[in-house]
Amino acid sequence: MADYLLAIDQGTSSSRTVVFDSQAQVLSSAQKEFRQYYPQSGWVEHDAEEIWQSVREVSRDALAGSGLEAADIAALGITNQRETTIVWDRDSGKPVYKAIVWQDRRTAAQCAAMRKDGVEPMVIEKTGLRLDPYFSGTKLTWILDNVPGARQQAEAGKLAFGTIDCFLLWRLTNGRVHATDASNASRTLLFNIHTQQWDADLLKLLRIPASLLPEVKDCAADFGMTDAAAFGMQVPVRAMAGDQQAALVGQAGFTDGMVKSTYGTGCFVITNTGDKALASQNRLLTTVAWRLQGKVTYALEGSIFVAGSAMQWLRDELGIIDSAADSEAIANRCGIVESVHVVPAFVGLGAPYWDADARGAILGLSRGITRDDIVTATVQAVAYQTRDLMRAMAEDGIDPAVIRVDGGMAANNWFLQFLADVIGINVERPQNVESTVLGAALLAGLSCGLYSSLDEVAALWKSDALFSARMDEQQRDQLYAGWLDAVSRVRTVD
Ligand SMILES: Nc1ncnc2c1ncn2[C@@H]1O[C@H](COP(=O)(O)OP(=O)(O)O)[C@@H](O)[C@H]1O
Ligand SMILES: O=P(O)(O)OC[C@H](O)CO
Repeated sequence: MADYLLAIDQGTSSSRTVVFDSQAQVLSSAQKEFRQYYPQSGWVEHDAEEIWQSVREVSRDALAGSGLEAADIAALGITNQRETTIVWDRDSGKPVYKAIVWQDRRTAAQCAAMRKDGVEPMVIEKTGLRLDPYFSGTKLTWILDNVPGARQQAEAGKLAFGTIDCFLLWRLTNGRVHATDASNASRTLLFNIHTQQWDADLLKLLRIPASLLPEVKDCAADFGMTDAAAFGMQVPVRAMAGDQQAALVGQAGFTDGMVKSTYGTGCFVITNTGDKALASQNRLLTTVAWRLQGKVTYALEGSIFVAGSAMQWLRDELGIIDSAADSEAIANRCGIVESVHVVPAFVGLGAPYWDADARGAILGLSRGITRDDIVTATVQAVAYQTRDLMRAMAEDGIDPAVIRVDGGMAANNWFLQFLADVIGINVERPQNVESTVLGAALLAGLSCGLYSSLDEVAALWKSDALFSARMDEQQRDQLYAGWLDAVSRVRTVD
């Protein structure tokens, strides 16, 4: 019997595919980075064709590495960087423009103008999101308004819109299925999280023809078979979820109040709020954690745009470390840095500030400041930003005893200890820090009947290390006050 699971994680920096056995153990995996395009300040694009090629390549490599045949795969799950927007031609399958990445700020002025018009409360109420360039809606409007002929073609029903999950599914099924799932739909600014429908008022506000939109399914559902010629293998697609929601599944965050924080390109703290769509008083997002058998579980989310990518900046742009992992040894020998603060607002600030025009800064430089101080201060900034989110969550009544962490940067022990100290909450890392791709596999396993319940899935979660909060409160508050002062210097709005 086929009882292996294949999961694709199409992330911001890389695509990876992993083959799991039914005990959630990794049999093989393959990963490939792809190019980031920065055509203007604050703009970030991907080439959807490069993404598709990378997904095909890593999927083939992962399957070959496992020694299995496609027939051994019970189900495929897809998880993805969210919000990133693609519009393609329904006949040729070709994108009409590059993928506009979630980090892209090009629609900041449009969002500001709409806020001025007073429509934001309606948008927040329906979507749980904010009027920020982060989400897909204004990116889609931008493509329709700026790509020659796109709006007319869209109105004639010739184009399709999708986030990365949806575009991949289209390609995997050779254009047979145009569908997304409720967790990805909930990040578009077009989807009403209460009615679970595309919302006519939002489509009108953003001038988006409904014919562009995909069908919205549960996260564990039948998404069709992959096309052997297009993908190189024929397997059933049985799950789709946004990467941060998939990470909550991978972390077995199935109970109301459980919190996970993922440190990949960005950092995303998500709290399970059960069947309540909790409205934040502190500019956090209300979002769909997952929809299973038609039942929605909601989450409260804090999103930070730059986390692990700050390590890449140290490596690639400043050239002061050789690899992201070097940051750990450097911070270890340097120790906590108090005088310098790095504010990595390269693409503005996300929650709870929502300041699209803010840009980064290094503050507190004196002649004695070294490379090690800058590297350590950059690592520390990711922890301070998490405290910003945890503070906002606490004011919304979320008060966890422990948060579960994952993602590439969760490999860094120094960071995790500093994180626990600065947020004053214990931090726990699972054995498999790739919770995102694991979550996609587990959803696929649930969907195809390999697992019969969330309890069965939760039993597969295993702890690796617990980092206890041990810094005294005075030092913690003093360090954080320095961070707040640094952030206040780059903010452009209150
Ligand atoms: N040991 C480490 N210390 C700090 N950051 C790290 C470490 N290892 C990886 N990273 C960072 O983690 C990120 C990759 O994590 P990943 O979860 O694969 O991201 P994504 O899913 O966004 O592509 C990179 O930005 C990298 O800089
Ligand atoms: O690529 P990641 O893992 O940083 O995740 C990106 C998020 O989904 C953006 O909302």
